[in-house]
Amino acid sequence: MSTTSKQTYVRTKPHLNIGTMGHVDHGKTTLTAAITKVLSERGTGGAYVPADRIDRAPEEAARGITINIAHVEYETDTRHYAHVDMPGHADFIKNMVTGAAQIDGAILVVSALDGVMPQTAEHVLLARQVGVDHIVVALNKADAGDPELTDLVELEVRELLSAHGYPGDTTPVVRVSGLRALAGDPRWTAAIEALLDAVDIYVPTPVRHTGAPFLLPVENVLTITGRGTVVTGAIERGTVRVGDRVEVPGTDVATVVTGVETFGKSMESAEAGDNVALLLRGVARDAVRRGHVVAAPGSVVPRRCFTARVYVLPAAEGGRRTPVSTGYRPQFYLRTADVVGAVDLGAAAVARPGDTVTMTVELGRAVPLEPGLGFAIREGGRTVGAGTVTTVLP
Ligand SMILES: Nc1nc2c(ncn2[C@@H]2O[C@H](COP(=O)(O)OP(=O)(O)OP(=O)(O)O)[C@@H](O)[C@H]2O)c(=O)[nH]1
Ligand SMILES: [Mg+2]
Repeated sequence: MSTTSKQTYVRTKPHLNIGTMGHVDHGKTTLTAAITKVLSERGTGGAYVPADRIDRAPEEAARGITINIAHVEYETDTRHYAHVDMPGHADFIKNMVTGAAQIDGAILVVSALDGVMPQTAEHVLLARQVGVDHIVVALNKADAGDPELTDLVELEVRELLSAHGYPGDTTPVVRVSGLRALAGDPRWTAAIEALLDAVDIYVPTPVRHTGAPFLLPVENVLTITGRGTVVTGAIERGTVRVGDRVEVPGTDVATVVTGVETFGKSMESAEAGDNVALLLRGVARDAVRRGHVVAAPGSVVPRRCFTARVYVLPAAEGGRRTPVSTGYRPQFYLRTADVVGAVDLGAAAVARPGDTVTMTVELGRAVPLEPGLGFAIREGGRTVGAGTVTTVLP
Protein backbone atom coordinates (compact mmCIF):
# COMPACT_ATOMS: atom_id res chain seq x y z
CA MET A 1 0.00 0.00 0.00
CA SER A 2 1.52 3.32 -0.98
CA THR A 3 0.29 6.71 0.08
CA THR A 4 -0.27 8.07 -3.40
CA SER A 5 -3.42 7.59 -5.46
CA LYS A 6 -3.14 4.53 -7.59
CA GLN A 7 -4.50 2.33 -10.30
CA THR A 8 -7.64 0.33 -9.74
CA TYR A 9 -7.81 -3.42 -10.21
CA VAL A 10 -10.66 -4.23 -12.58
CA ARG A 11 -11.72 -7.86 -12.47
CA THR A 12 -12.16 -9.00 -16.05
CA LYS A 13 -10.82 -12.58 -15.82
CA PRO A 14 -10.91 -15.38 -13.26
CA HIS A 15 -8.15 -15.09 -10.68
CA LEU A 16 -5.98 -18.09 -9.74
CA ASN A 17 -3.09 -18.59 -7.34
CA ILE A 18 -0.22 -20.70 -8.59
CA GLY A 19 3.28 -21.36 -7.37
CA THR A 20 6.62 -22.69 -8.46
CA MET A 21 8.07 -25.61 -6.58
CA GLY A 22 11.14 -27.77 -7.09
CA HIS A 23 14.69 -28.46 -5.98
CA VAL A 24 17.05 -25.67 -5.03
CA ASP A 25 18.71 -23.99 -8.05
CA HIS A 26 16.56 -25.74 -10.66
CA GLY A 27 15.50 -22.30 -11.88
CA LYS A 28 12.19 -21.44 -10.17
CA THR A 29 12.93 -17.76 -9.79
CA THR A 30 14.46 -17.39 -13.26
CA LEU A 31 11.39 -19.07 -14.73
CA THR A 32 9.04 -16.85 -12.74
CA ALA A 33 10.86 -13.76 -14.03
CA ALA A 34 10.75 -15.13 -17.59
CA ILE A 35 6.97 -15.66 -17.36
CA THR A 36 6.42 -12.06 -16.28
CA LYS A 37 8.72 -10.84 -19.08
CA VAL A 38 7.06 -12.84 -21.84
CA LEU A 39 3.56 -11.86 -20.72
CA SER A 40 4.38 -8.18 -20.19
CA GLU A 41 5.68 -8.13 -23.77
CA ARG A 42 2.56 -9.87 -25.01
CA GLY A 43 0.62 -7.06 -23.36
CA THR A 44 -2.20 -9.02 -21.76
CA GLY A 45 -1.38 -7.51 -18.37
CA GLY A 46 1.19 -7.52 -15.58
CA ALA A 47 4.67 -6.05 -15.49
CA TYR A 48 8.09 -7.67 -15.91
CA VAL A 49 9.62 -8.52 -12.52
CA PRO A 50 13.36 -9.33 -12.68
CA ALA A 51 14.63 -12.34 -10.74
CA ASP A 52 16.47 -10.30 -8.12
CA ARG A 53 13.22 -8.54 -7.24
CA ILE A 54 11.35 -11.82 -6.88
CA ASP A 55 13.88 -13.39 -4.57
CA ARG A 56 13.96 -10.32 -2.40
CA ALA A 57 11.70 -7.37 -3.07
CA PRO A 58 13.38 -4.03 -2.24
CA GLU A 59 10.54 -2.79 -0.04
CA GLU A 60 11.00 -5.80 2.22
CA ALA A 61 14.63 -4.89 2.79
CA ALA A 62 13.73 -1.26 3.35
CA ARG A 63 11.06 -2.02 5.92
CA GLY A 64 13.19 -4.63 7.61
CA ILE A 65 10.35 -7.10 7.81
CA THR A 66 10.44 -10.72 6.87
CA ILE A 67 8.12 -11.52 4.02
CA ASN A 68 9.05 -15.06 3.19
CA ILE A 69 6.59 -15.41 0.37
CA ALA A 70 7.00 -13.42 -2.85
CA HIS A 71 4.04 -12.86 -5.13
CA VAL A 72 4.07 -11.56 -8.65
CA GLU A 73 1.04 -11.06 -10.85
CA TYR A 74 0.48 -11.61 -14.54
CA GLU A 75 -2.33 -12.22 -16.99
CA THR A 76 -2.80 -14.61 -19.84
CA ASP A 77 -5.57 -14.11 -22.40
CA THR A 78 -8.03 -15.88 -20.14
CA ARG A 79 -6.83 -15.47 -16.56
CA HIS A 80 -5.27 -13.27 -13.91
CA TYR A 81 -2.63 -15.09 -11.86
CA ALA A 82 -0.92 -14.42 -8.57
CA HIS A 83 2.24 -16.47 -8.65
CA VAL A 84 4.18 -17.30 -5.51
CA ASP A 85 7.86 -18.17 -5.65
CA MET A 86 9.07 -19.44 -2.29
CA PRO A 87 12.66 -18.31 -1.69
CA GLY A 88 13.90 -21.41 0.09
CA HIS A 89 13.02 -24.94 0.97
CA ALA A 90 12.11 -24.17 4.62
CA ASP A 91 9.85 -21.31 3.56
CA PHE A 92 8.25 -23.52 0.96
CA ILE A 93 7.39 -26.13 3.56
CA LYS A 94 6.08 -23.57 6.01
CA ASN A 95 3.91 -21.76 3.50
CA MET A 96 2.57 -24.94 1.99
CA VAL A 97 1.71 -26.68 5.25
CA THR A 98 0.11 -23.63 6.81
CA GLY A 99 -1.89 -23.09 3.65
CA ALA A 100 -0.57 -19.54 3.45
CA ALA A 101 0.27 -20.04 -0.20
CA GLN A 102 -3.30 -21.28 -0.95
CA ILE A 103 -2.29 -22.33 -4.42
CA ASP A 104 -4.80 -23.68 -6.93
CA GLY A 105 -2.11 -25.33 -9.03
CA ALA A 106 1.67 -25.65 -9.19
CA ILE A 107 4.46 -25.47 -11.72
CA LEU A 108 7.00 -28.13 -10.79
CA VAL A 109 10.39 -26.94 -12.00
CA VAL A 110 12.86 -29.72 -12.73
CA SER A 111 16.28 -29.08 -14.20
CA ALA A 112 16.77 -31.13 -17.35
CA LEU A 113 20.43 -31.32 -16.38
CA ASP A 114 19.94 -32.79 -12.91
CA GLY A 115 16.60 -34.59 -13.01
CA VAL A 116 14.52 -35.46 -9.95
CA MET A 117 16.34 -34.46 -6.75
CA PRO A 118 15.35 -34.89 -3.08
CA GLN A 119 13.43 -31.62 -2.77
CA THR A 120 11.64 -32.31 -6.07
CA ALA A 121 10.19 -35.43 -4.49
CA GLU A 122 9.53 -33.76 -1.16
CA HIS A 123 7.61 -30.90 -2.78
CA VAL A 124 5.45 -33.28 -4.81
CA LEU A 125 4.66 -35.23 -1.66
CA LEU A 126 3.79 -32.07 0.21
CA ALA A 127 1.63 -30.77 -2.65
CA ARG A 128 -0.33 -34.03 -2.47
CA GLN A 129 -0.69 -33.74 1.31
CA VAL A 130 -2.00 -30.19 1.24
CA GLY A 131 -4.42 -30.88 -1.60
CA VAL A 132 -2.80 -29.27 -4.64
CA ASP A 133 -4.52 -31.37 -7.29
CA HIS A 134 -2.97 -29.98 -10.46
CA ILE A 135 0.70 -29.86 -11.33
CA VAL A 136 2.25 -28.78 -14.63
CA VAL A 137 5.92 -29.65 -15.15
CA ALA A 138 8.52 -27.22 -16.50
CA LEU A 139 11.61 -29.13 -17.59
CA ASN A 140 13.91 -26.17 -17.23
CA LYS A 141 17.44 -25.56 -18.56
CA ALA A 142 16.41 -27.45 -21.71
CA ASP A 143 18.74 -25.10 -23.59
CA ALA A 144 21.73 -26.78 -21.96
CA GLY A 145 20.49 -30.37 -21.72
CA ASP A 146 21.11 -33.24 -24.10
CA PRO A 147 17.66 -34.08 -25.61
CA GLU A 148 18.00 -37.80 -24.93
CA LEU A 149 18.88 -37.22 -21.31
CA THR A 150 15.98 -34.79 -21.09
CA ASP A 151 13.69 -37.60 -22.32
CA LEU A 152 14.90 -39.72 -19.41
CA VAL A 153 14.31 -36.89 -16.95
CA GLU A 154 10.79 -36.52 -18.31
CA LEU A 155 10.10 -40.22 -17.70
CA GLU A 156 11.53 -39.94 -14.22
CA VAL A 157 9.27 -36.96 -13.38
CA ARG A 158 6.18 -38.72 -14.73
CA GLU A 159 6.99 -41.73 -12.55
CA LEU A 160 7.47 -39.52 -9.51
CA LEU A 161 4.06 -37.92 -10.08
CA SER A 162 2.34 -41.28 -10.58
CA ALA A 163 3.95 -42.63 -7.41
CA HIS A 164 2.28 -39.81 -5.47
CA GLY A 165 -1.18 -40.26 -6.97
CA TYR A 166 -0.94 -37.67 -9.75
CA PRO A 167 -1.77 -38.63 -13.34
CA GLY A 168 1.88 -38.82 -14.39
CA ASP A 169 1.12 -40.11 -17.89
CA THR A 170 -1.15 -37.22 -18.82
CA THR A 171 0.44 -34.37 -16.85
CA PRO A 172 1.66 -31.63 -19.21
CA VAL A 173 5.47 -31.55 -19.32
CA VAL A 174 6.91 -28.57 -21.18
CA ARG A 175 10.59 -28.09 -22.00
CA VAL A 176 11.62 -24.56 -21.22
CA SER A 177 14.60 -22.34 -20.63
CA GLY A 178 13.87 -19.52 -18.24
CA LEU A 179 17.32 -18.11 -18.87
CA ARG A 180 17.08 -18.04 -22.68
CA ALA A 181 13.52 -16.72 -22.59
CA LEU A 182 14.71 -13.87 -20.38
CA ALA A 183 17.34 -13.14 -23.02
CA GLY A 184 14.55 -12.85 -25.60
CA ASP A 185 15.42 -15.96 -27.62
CA PRO A 186 12.25 -16.59 -29.72
CA ARG A 187 12.42 -20.38 -29.48
CA TRP A 188 12.38 -20.24 -25.69
CA THR A 189 9.92 -17.38 -25.50
CA ALA A 190 7.53 -19.67 -27.39
CA ALA A 191 8.25 -22.43 -24.88
CA ILE A 192 7.14 -20.13 -22.01
CA GLU A 193 3.93 -19.41 -23.95
CA ALA A 194 3.39 -23.16 -24.30
CA LEU A 195 3.90 -23.63 -20.56
CA LEU A 196 1.33 -20.92 -19.79
CA ASP A 197 -1.13 -22.44 -22.24
CA ALA A 198 -0.72 -25.73 -20.40
CA VAL A 199 -1.42 -24.02 -17.06
CA ASP A 200 -4.45 -22.19 -18.51
CA ILE A 201 -5.90 -25.43 -19.83
CA TYR A 202 -4.82 -27.98 -17.26
CA VAL A 203 -5.44 -26.17 -13.95
CA PRO A 204 -9.19 -25.70 -13.55
CA THR A 205 -10.71 -22.51 -12.23
CA PRO A 206 -11.55 -23.31 -8.60
CA VAL A 207 -14.98 -22.79 -7.11
CA ARG A 208 -14.75 -19.80 -4.74
CA HIS A 209 -16.89 -19.49 -1.65
CA THR A 210 -17.87 -15.88 -2.18
CA GLY A 211 -21.26 -16.16 -0.45
CA ALA A 212 -19.87 -17.19 2.96
CA PRO A 213 -18.96 -14.73 5.76
CA PHE A 214 -15.63 -13.03 5.07
CA LEU A 215 -12.47 -14.71 6.39
CA LEU A 216 -8.81 -13.85 5.75
CA PRO A 217 -6.02 -15.88 7.40
CA VAL A 218 -3.34 -13.33 8.23
CA GLU A 219 -0.04 -14.05 6.53
CA ASN A 220 1.79 -10.81 7.35
CA VAL A 221 1.23 -7.57 9.23
CA LEU A 222 2.95 -4.33 8.32
CA THR A 223 2.75 -0.67 9.16
CA ILE A 224 2.45 2.01 6.52
CA THR A 225 3.62 5.29 8.00
CA GLY A 226 0.78 7.78 8.10
CA ARG A 227 -1.86 5.22 7.18
CA GLY A 228 -1.84 2.51 9.80
CA THR A 229 -1.75 -1.23 10.07
CA VAL A 230 -2.07 -3.45 7.02
CA VAL A 231 -2.72 -7.19 7.00
CA THR A 232 -2.00 -9.36 3.99
CA GLY A 233 -3.05 -12.81 2.87
CA ALA A 234 -5.29 -14.78 0.54
CA ILE A 235 -9.02 -14.51 1.25
CA GLU A 236 -10.36 -17.92 2.23
CA ARG A 237 -14.03 -17.14 1.80
CA GLY A 238 -16.54 -14.36 1.35
CA THR A 239 -16.00 -10.87 0.04
CA VAL A 240 -14.74 -7.63 1.57
CA ARG A 241 -15.01 -4.00 0.56
CA VAL A 242 -13.94 -0.64 1.93
CA GLY A 243 -16.19 0.35 4.85
CA ASP A 244 -16.90 -3.22 5.96
CA ARG A 245 -16.77 -3.96 9.68
CA VAL A 246 -14.39 -6.77 10.61
CA GLU A 247 -12.90 -8.28 13.74
CA VAL A 248 -9.91 -10.35 14.74
CA PRO A 249 -11.41 -13.18 16.83
CA GLY A 250 -9.56 -13.87 20.05
CA THR A 251 -8.37 -10.24 20.33
CA ASP A 252 -10.32 -7.07 21.09
CA VAL A 253 -9.78 -5.77 17.56
CA ALA A 254 -13.08 -4.72 15.99
CA THR A 255 -12.67 -2.17 13.27
CA VAL A 256 -13.43 -1.00 9.75
CA VAL A 257 -11.58 -1.79 6.53
CA THR A 258 -10.38 1.52 5.10
CA GLY A 259 -8.45 0.19 2.11
CA VAL A 260 -8.40 -2.93 -0.07
CA GLU A 261 -5.57 -3.54 -2.51
CA THR A 262 -4.10 -6.26 -4.65
CA PHE A 263 -0.60 -5.88 -6.07
CA GLY A 264 -0.60 -2.17 -5.28
CA LYS A 265 -3.90 -1.52 -7.05
CA SER A 266 -6.96 -0.52 -5.10
CA MET A 267 -10.01 -2.75 -5.34
CA GLU A 268 -13.65 -1.98 -4.89
CA SER A 269 -14.36 -5.47 -3.67
CA ALA A 270 -12.12 -8.45 -3.04
CA GLU A 271 -13.30 -12.04 -2.90
CA ALA A 272 -12.28 -15.56 -1.94
CA GLY A 273 -9.01 -16.51 -3.65
CA ASP A 274 -7.74 -12.93 -4.00
CA ASN A 275 -4.37 -12.00 -2.54
CA VAL A 276 -4.99 -8.77 -0.72
CA ALA A 277 -3.67 -6.13 1.62
CA LEU A 278 -6.32 -4.67 3.95
CA LEU A 279 -5.83 -1.39 5.74
CA LEU A 280 -7.48 -1.54 9.17
CA ARG A 281 -8.56 1.63 10.97
CA GLY A 282 -6.96 2.42 14.31
CA VAL A 283 -5.32 -0.95 14.91
CA ALA A 284 -1.96 -1.11 16.69
CA ARG A 285 0.78 -2.96 14.82
CA ASP A 286 1.21 -5.57 17.56
CA ALA A 287 -2.53 -6.24 18.01
CA VAL A 288 -2.62 -8.57 14.99
CA ARG A 289 -0.21 -11.38 14.11
CA ARG A 290 0.36 -14.07 11.50
CA GLY A 291 -1.94 -16.93 12.52
CA HIS A 292 -4.86 -14.66 13.38
CA VAL A 293 -7.79 -14.31 11.01
CA VAL A 294 -9.70 -11.19 10.02
CA ALA A 295 -13.38 -12.11 9.81
CA ALA A 296 -16.92 -10.81 9.47
CA PRO A 297 -18.16 -9.85 12.97
CA GLY A 298 -19.55 -12.79 14.95
CA SER A 299 -18.79 -15.35 12.23
CA VAL A 300 -15.90 -17.13 13.95
CA VAL A 301 -15.19 -18.24 17.54
CA PRO A 302 -11.67 -19.44 18.38
CA ARG A 303 -11.51 -22.75 20.22
CA ARG A 304 -8.82 -24.96 21.71
CA CYS A 305 -10.24 -28.49 21.54
CA PHE A 306 -11.33 -30.64 18.64
CA THR A 307 -11.49 -34.18 17.37
CA ALA A 308 -9.86 -35.06 14.07
CA ARG A 309 -9.08 -37.85 11.65
CA VAL A 310 -5.34 -37.94 11.21
CA TYR A 311 -3.05 -39.82 8.84
CA VAL A 312 0.22 -40.53 10.62
CA LEU A 313 2.85 -40.38 7.88
CA PRO A 314 5.03 -43.45 7.49
CA ALA A 315 8.80 -43.05 7.37
CA ALA A 316 8.74 -43.59 3.59
CA GLU A 317 6.70 -40.38 3.28
CA GLY A 318 9.01 -38.41 5.54
CA GLY A 319 7.16 -39.25 8.75
CA ARG A 320 8.10 -40.89 12.03
CA ARG A 321 9.58 -44.35 12.51
CA THR A 322 8.01 -44.83 15.91
CA PRO A 323 4.36 -44.73 17.05
CA VAL A 324 2.79 -41.73 18.78
CA SER A 325 0.83 -42.11 21.97
CA THR A 326 -1.51 -40.10 24.18
CA GLY A 327 0.34 -37.12 25.61
CA TYR A 328 2.31 -36.48 22.39
CA ARG A 329 2.74 -32.69 21.92
CA PRO A 330 3.67 -31.73 18.34
CA GLN A 331 3.04 -28.46 16.48
CA PHE A 332 -0.28 -28.05 14.66
CA TYR A 333 -0.37 -25.91 11.51
CA LEU A 334 -3.90 -24.64 11.01
CA ARG A 335 -4.30 -22.00 8.26
CA THR A 336 -1.40 -19.62 8.97
CA ALA A 337 -1.26 -20.49 12.70
CA ASP A 338 1.44 -22.67 14.23
CA VAL A 339 0.33 -23.90 17.69
CA VAL A 340 1.45 -26.65 20.05
CA GLY A 341 -1.23 -29.23 20.88
CA ALA A 342 -1.60 -32.24 23.15
CA VAL A 343 -2.90 -35.43 21.56
CA ASP A 344 -5.31 -37.88 23.21
CA LEU A 345 -5.79 -41.14 21.29
CA GLY A 346 -8.51 -42.47 23.59
CA ALA A 347 -8.85 -46.23 23.95
CA ALA A 348 -6.43 -46.92 21.07
CA ALA A 349 -3.68 -45.14 23.02
CA VAL A 350 -1.08 -45.49 20.24
CA ALA A 351 -0.97 -44.77 16.51
CA ARG A 352 1.69 -46.29 14.27
CA PRO A 353 3.22 -44.59 11.24
CA GLY A 354 0.92 -45.35 8.30
CA ASP A 355 -2.25 -45.50 10.49
CA THR A 356 -5.27 -43.27 10.09
CA VAL A 357 -6.70 -42.55 13.53
CA THR A 358 -9.22 -40.45 15.41
CA MET A 359 -7.70 -38.17 18.03
CA THR A 360 -8.73 -35.41 20.40
CA VAL A 361 -6.44 -32.39 20.42
CA GLU A 362 -6.09 -29.64 22.99
CA LEU A 363 -4.24 -26.66 21.55
CA GLY A 364 -2.04 -24.35 23.58
CA ARG A 365 -4.13 -21.40 22.45
CA ALA A 366 -7.48 -20.89 20.79
CA VAL A 367 -7.67 -20.57 17.01
CA PRO A 368 -10.65 -20.50 14.64
CA LEU A 369 -11.71 -24.10 14.06
CA GLU A 370 -14.47 -25.71 12.07
CA PRO A 371 -15.32 -29.20 10.82
CA GLY A 372 -13.54 -29.90 7.55
CA LEU A 373 -10.56 -27.66 8.30
CA GLY A 374 -7.36 -29.34 7.18
CA PHE A 375 -4.09 -29.14 9.10
CA ALA A 376 -0.57 -30.52 9.23
CA ILE A 377 1.27 -31.90 12.23
CA ARG A 378 4.98 -31.11 12.40
CA GLU A 379 7.76 -32.17 14.68
CA GLY A 380 11.47 -31.36 14.56
CA GLY A 381 11.21 -29.66 11.18
CA ARG A 382 9.27 -32.34 9.35
CA THR A 383 5.66 -33.17 8.62
CA VAL A 384 4.56 -36.24 10.55
CA GLY A 385 0.80 -36.12 10.08
CA ALA A 386 -2.02 -34.65 8.03
CA GLY A 387 -5.53 -34.32 9.37
CA THR A 388 -9.00 -32.85 9.13
CA VAL A 389 -11.08 -31.44 11.99
CA THR A 390 -14.22 -33.55 12.50
CA THR A 391 -15.80 -31.93 15.58
CA VAL A 392 -15.07 -28.72 17.44
CA LEU A 393 -15.40 -29.22 21.20
CA PRO A 394 -16.72 -26.52 23.55
N1 LIG B 1 21.30 -22.94 -18.63
C1 LIG B 1 20.30 -22.50 -17.88
N2 LIG B 1 20.51 -22.05 -16.63
C2 LIG B 1 19.47 -21.63 -15.90
C3 LIG B 1 18.15 -21.63 -16.41
N3 LIG B 1 17.31 -21.16 -15.47
C4 LIG B 1 18.07 -20.86 -14.39
N4 LIG B 1 19.38 -21.12 -14.66
C5 LIG B 1 20.48 -20.90 -13.72
O1 LIG B 1 20.33 -21.74 -12.60
C6 LIG B 1 20.72 -21.06 -11.41
C7 LIG B 1 19.59 -21.09 -10.40
O2 LIG B 1 18.49 -20.34 -10.87
P1 LIG B 1 17.37 -19.77 -9.90
O3 LIG B 1 16.28 -19.24 -10.77
O4 LIG B 1 17.92 -18.88 -8.88
O5 LIG B 1 16.91 -21.12 -9.22
P2 LIG B 1 15.86 -21.33 -8.02
O6 LIG B 1 15.21 -22.63 -8.27
O7 LIG B 1 14.99 -20.14 -7.90
O8 LIG B 1 16.83 -21.44 -6.79
P3 LIG B 1 16.44 -21.34 -5.20
O9 LIG B 1 15.43 -20.25 -5.05
O10 LIG B 1 17.74 -21.02 -4.56
O11 LIG B 1 15.91 -22.67 -4.85
C8 LIG B 1 21.12 -19.66 -11.83
O12 LIG B 1 22.50 -19.62 -11.98
C9 LIG B 1 20.44 -19.50 -13.16
O13 LIG B 1 21.09 -18.59 -14.01
C10 LIG B 1 17.95 -22.13 -17.76
O14 LIG B 1 16.85 -22.17 -18.28
N5 LIG B 1 19.07 -22.55 -18.42
MG1 LIG C 1 14.61 -18.93 -6.17
